[in-house]
Amino acid sequence: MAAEERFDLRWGIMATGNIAYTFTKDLLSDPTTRGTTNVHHVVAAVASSSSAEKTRQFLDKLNLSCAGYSSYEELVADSNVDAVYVGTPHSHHFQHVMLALEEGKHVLCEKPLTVNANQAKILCEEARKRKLFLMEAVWTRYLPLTIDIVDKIRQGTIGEVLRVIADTSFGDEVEKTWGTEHRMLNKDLAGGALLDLGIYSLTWVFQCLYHTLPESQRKAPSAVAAQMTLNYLTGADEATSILLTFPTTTPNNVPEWKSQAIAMTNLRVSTDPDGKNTAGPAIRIQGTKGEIQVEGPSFRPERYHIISCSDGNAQRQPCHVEHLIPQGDRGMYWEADEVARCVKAGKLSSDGLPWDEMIAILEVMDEARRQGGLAYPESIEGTHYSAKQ
Ligand SMILES: NC(=O)C1=CN([C@@H]2O[C@H](COP(=O)(O)OP(=O)(O)OC[C@H]3O[C@@H](n4cnc5c(N)ncnc54)[C@H](OP(=O)(O)O)[C@@H]3O)[C@@H](O)[C@H]2O)C=CC1
Ligand SMILES: O=C1OC[C@@H](O)[C@H](O)[C@H]1O
Repeated sequence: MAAEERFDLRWGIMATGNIAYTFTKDLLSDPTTRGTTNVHHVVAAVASSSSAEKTRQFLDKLNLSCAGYSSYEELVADSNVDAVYVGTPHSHHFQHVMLALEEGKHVLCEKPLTVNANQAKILCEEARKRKLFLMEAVWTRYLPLTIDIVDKIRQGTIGEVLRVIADTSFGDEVEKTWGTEHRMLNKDLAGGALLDLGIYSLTWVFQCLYHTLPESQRKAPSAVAAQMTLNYLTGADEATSILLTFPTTTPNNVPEWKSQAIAMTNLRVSTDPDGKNTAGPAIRIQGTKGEIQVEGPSFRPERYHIISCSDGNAQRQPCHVEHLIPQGDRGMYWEADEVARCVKAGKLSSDGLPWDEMIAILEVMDEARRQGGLAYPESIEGTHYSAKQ
């Protein structure tokens, strides 16, 4: 059989901040070292909106000699760019993704895709209309370990999943670590623990109770109850807990069961205070035949255990996934590989995170913010696109 032809995706990097650097560094890693042979990544251009000097420093740090711009407009106009990676603050995702789509570029945008579900719906519609690929960069979904867990749930390894508990909490001295200006708690950048970290807890909840079902059976939660603690200085949430109920379709059509979930995030207490997982798993996926326990951090887990229960006996088995993330890499190339494969195949969305699921998660976050009293400025929440922002 002839080998599949390699596809090169040419990336434009929008922003030169912390995660744009990490993502680009991962892009430059040789795909064959992780067993990826059918796609390859080319960094074609980088742009900073603030200065040409920042772009130059970014390129120098990564030893890159591609095009460098001092505006996002120039980046999206570059005909050598196929796909744009958006690494700007939450507040600007709607505007920046639209800018790229309008110029005919495929887009991978950092999480959350937008501040609210309405903005996301508009972007998806735009991508659909223009036949462009669009994906929220929830990289966790594309890690081999995550895919392995989702497969195990689908195979029924722990039976019917009836409860998921997921935590993504940092345990920081908030005033010192984040202050009031950093994007983590700055309302003008749509900061807050929920949009920044809670999205990972919700990702696990949805992966287990929604994504694992056949498409026709996926249903949004029937109940959402949330509590938020708003930071006394900025008003963004520093802690959020959400209880969710999902309708569950049982295999034998017995009257409908319900699954419950708790998604948590907290900046002042930690999922893993000693960094050794002594406090227990970040994620517990509890089924009728056993439980999967995932060690944190939830966004980049490296180990999990399966506890199988039968006839009153429980067995704990550690699970190891080959690959995983070579030393020094972050592991963001798995999501980049997915983008390249999808673009190659002419797909508009990734099966790993279909648009309807992404929107359902954003709707839960909208509802949690409504209940918790967290609204961002209208200029950020709005759906008016202005090319100049
Ligand atoms: N997947 C993951 O693991 C992570 C994801 N993230 C996500 O990435 C995004 C960016 O986070 P991060 O890189 O940490 O943030 P940074 O503040 O480090 O970088 C953001 C960059 O966005 C650009 N930018 C454009 N407009 C603005 C503006 N008005 N204010 C500030 N910056 C602006 C700037 O780049 P320039 O001046 O070059 O234009 C800036 O450097 C967020 O969506 C966050 O949730 C963050 C951390 C980890
Ligand atoms: O997305 C994220 O994942 C990793 C965290 O360190 C970071 O703060 C967050 O934005």
